[in-house]
Amino acid sequence: MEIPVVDFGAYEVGDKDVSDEKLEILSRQFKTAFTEVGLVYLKNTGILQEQVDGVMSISKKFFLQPEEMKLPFSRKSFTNNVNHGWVSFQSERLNPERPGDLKEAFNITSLDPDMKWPSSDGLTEFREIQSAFFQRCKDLSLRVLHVMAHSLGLEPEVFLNAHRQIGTETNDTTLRTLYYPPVKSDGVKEGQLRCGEHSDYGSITLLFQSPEGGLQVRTTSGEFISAPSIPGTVLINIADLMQRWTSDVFLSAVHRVLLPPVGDSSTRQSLAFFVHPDDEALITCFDGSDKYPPVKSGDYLIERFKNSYGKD
Ligand SMILES: O=C(O)CCC(=O)C(=O)O
Ligand SMILES: [Fe+2]
Repeated sequence: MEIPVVDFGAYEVGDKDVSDEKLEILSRQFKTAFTEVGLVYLKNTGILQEQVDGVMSISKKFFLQPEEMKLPFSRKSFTNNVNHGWVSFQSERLNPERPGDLKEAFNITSLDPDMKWPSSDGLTEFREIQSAFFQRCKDLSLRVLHVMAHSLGLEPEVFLNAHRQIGTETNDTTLRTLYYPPVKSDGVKEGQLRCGEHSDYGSITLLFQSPEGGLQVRTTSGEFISAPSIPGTVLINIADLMQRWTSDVFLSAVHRVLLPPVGDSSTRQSLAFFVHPDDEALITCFDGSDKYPPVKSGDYLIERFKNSYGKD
């Protein structure tokens, strides 16, 4: 099984709309990808590789600072937003059965102008670069959600209506920039990975990876296949709330990031845009089956965070 690559040029980020004919083609391609494997690589999205490189470059400057420069931005220190901010090395376990993930991250959940942003030497553009990238990802996500609704024979607005508040305090959509430092094999605990097995929590995730590799995805037959970085593309995956919403028609695949080969001291970076419905959106199985009870998006997310960060 392979993850398909789909050309999204007909509906790329920018101001043009998609023709009925192209929407039909994209819908068929999405349906196959999301029902069979749960992921698709999109090329020609309108998000350029140089924009991705720019976000990774300024993010790396943040991560390479001494710890005391990062601590003031810690996740949980922003009173108006529980998820925003810096997640320190090994403090998250995406698979709670394994030791902490060998990564650090910065979550951008709030674009509120009053938020405190990193702005020391070399980081004066941090806020502007991250915020602009957030907006591009938001634009692409809404286009993807439109095609997804069409591919299920639903009204185009069905998913969009539940994603009206992305980028505000009443929606948890997050741009997460991740940094995986070099791995020293004598410092690795048994079973520890760069990122443990998990599926994402929200509706869809957009993922951009640096070239080093390591990401694997579990297929329906239970084997892990690699999901390498393909320059110029974005990898889209279905997340758990969308699987639930579609009564398991679209699949939310388990994935992980392996350690690099022994002796390979390279770093790795990725950018994940976790799309969530608005906190108050009630997610009910689209086919009326009630296979899963209706749940509010915000409540569902709070439950899921308890498992990956401990019960704090
Ligand atoms: O770094 C990656 O490629 C994947 C990260 C990931 O799956 C996540 O943060 O949910
Ligand atoms: Fe993930």
